[in-house]
Amino acid sequence: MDPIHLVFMGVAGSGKTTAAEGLAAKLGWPEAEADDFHPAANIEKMSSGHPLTDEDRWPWLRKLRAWMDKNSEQNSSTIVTCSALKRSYRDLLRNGPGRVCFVHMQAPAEVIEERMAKRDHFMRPGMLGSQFDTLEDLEEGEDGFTVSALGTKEETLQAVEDGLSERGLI
Ligand SMILES: Nc1ncnc2c1ncn2[C@@H]1O[C@H](COP(=O)(O)OP(=O)(O)O)[C@@H](O)[C@H]1O
Ligand SMILES: O=C(O)[C@H](O)[C@@H](O)[C@H](O)[C@H](O)COP(=O)(O)O
Repeated sequence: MDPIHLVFMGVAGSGKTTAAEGLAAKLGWPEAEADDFHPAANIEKMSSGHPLTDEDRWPWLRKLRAWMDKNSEQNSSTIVTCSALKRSYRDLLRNGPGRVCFVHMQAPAEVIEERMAKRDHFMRPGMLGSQFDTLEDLEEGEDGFTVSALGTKEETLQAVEDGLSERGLI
């Protein structure tokens, strides 16, 4: 079987990392956190409250896709955490060997804002507006599905697993 790359997408604070880590612990697939692929300049920009532009994002996304390619070459499936807010960003991540399935983590802005306020992260709640403005939901024909991250972490992980097993991916 072709390797599968499961990409947890969604706005900052939507629960991507939490669900991805939970799933990686169960499946044992290598995991990449897109935050770790940013150059220092991007982190500084976001930390100072400025959203990234497409120009900031392209090299970052290409680097992440290169990591997926390397794993595909070794026939290794992966779990990736990346906001992948626009269709064009997802098209870039999809463009390579292996199946790429997106899991869109969704919750209302108020819930995410509250969760973000409690965590220590360079993306402060003030960035959420621009994240939602940029977000383009999964479109018809894109490989992927949406999961509500409104429940507990356990319920959310279960919903992810159900979605993946319905699609024969795990
Ligand atoms: N289902 C959930 N219920 C409650 N809190 C959650 C849930 N999922 C994530 N969180 C919390 O919300 C915050 C953001 O989650 P995180 O996984 O870091 O999101 P992202 O990777 O999308 O930025 C973290 O503090 C995390 O512990
Ligand atoms: O998990 C998160 O909190 C987000 O992913 C956050 O780290 C940020 O959104 C991206 O790293 C930057 O890229 P975008 O501005 O495209 O989300």
